[in-house]
Amino acid sequence: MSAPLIDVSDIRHRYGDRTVLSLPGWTLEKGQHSLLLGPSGSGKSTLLNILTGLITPSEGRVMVDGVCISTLPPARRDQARGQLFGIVFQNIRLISALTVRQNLRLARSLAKRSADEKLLEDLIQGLGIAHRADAKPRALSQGEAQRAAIARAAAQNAPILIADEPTSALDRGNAERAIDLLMTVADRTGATLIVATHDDRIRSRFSHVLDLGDTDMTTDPSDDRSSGDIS
Ligand SMILES: Nc1ncnc2c1ncn2[C@@H]1O[C@H](COP(=O)(O)OP(=O)(O)OP(=O)(O)O)[C@@H](O)[C@H]1O
Repeated sequence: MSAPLIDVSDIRHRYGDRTVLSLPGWTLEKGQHSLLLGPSGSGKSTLLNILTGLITPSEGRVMVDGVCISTLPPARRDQARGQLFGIVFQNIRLISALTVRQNLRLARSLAKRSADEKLLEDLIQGLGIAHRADAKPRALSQGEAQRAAIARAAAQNAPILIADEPTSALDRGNAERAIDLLMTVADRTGATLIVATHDDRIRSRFSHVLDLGDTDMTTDPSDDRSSGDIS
């Protein structure tokens, strides 16, 4: 059997003497979809930042596609992040001076992928934003901007697609649609999908859930209670 795409072992993260994340183990296979669930402050962003190499865990190891990202030199780490992860940010972050299509092209080129107008067109069509492809972000509705952000992350063709709180501002119907889109796009590119959220409404959509809310954090770093309920 091949190694998991993501392999987290025994990580803890502390800010000062306060442990905010303690996770004995978490693995994700290629193409698997996972929900990272937990209330505000439970450590979701901390875990995503560790996964993507933006912060180094106080203890433990994270392997992504066979690479221990936190031990790479900074320039290699940035490059690995761009190639391994497509990220849909909560606050969308499209570049306002560029059209939707230009945003997708730029994301692809920053991820060092060769130009692929056909893939971009497929994503634009598939996400229902063809009529807005040449519009600037400020002219988009919230829903269109969100779909453009999903298209941009998918345009990178990264093996891992991360969405940070993609549904928190949406009603139930639109939340379901956003999850459908993310799953469809991830399946189309063969990507592993990680959705981080406090939105319990979408729990049933995922067979693999890492619940950071079942955690009782400790300020004692020597305490080795495990946390993170994987169902
Ligand atoms: N740079 C930092 N310095 C000190 N404490 C921090 C720092 N970043 C986060 N924390 C604390 O760590 C805990 C986990 O924060 P984190 O942002 O990972 O949670 P979260 O689950 O993503 O929350 P939210 O859903 O509100 O974004 C929180 O108590 C937070 O206040």
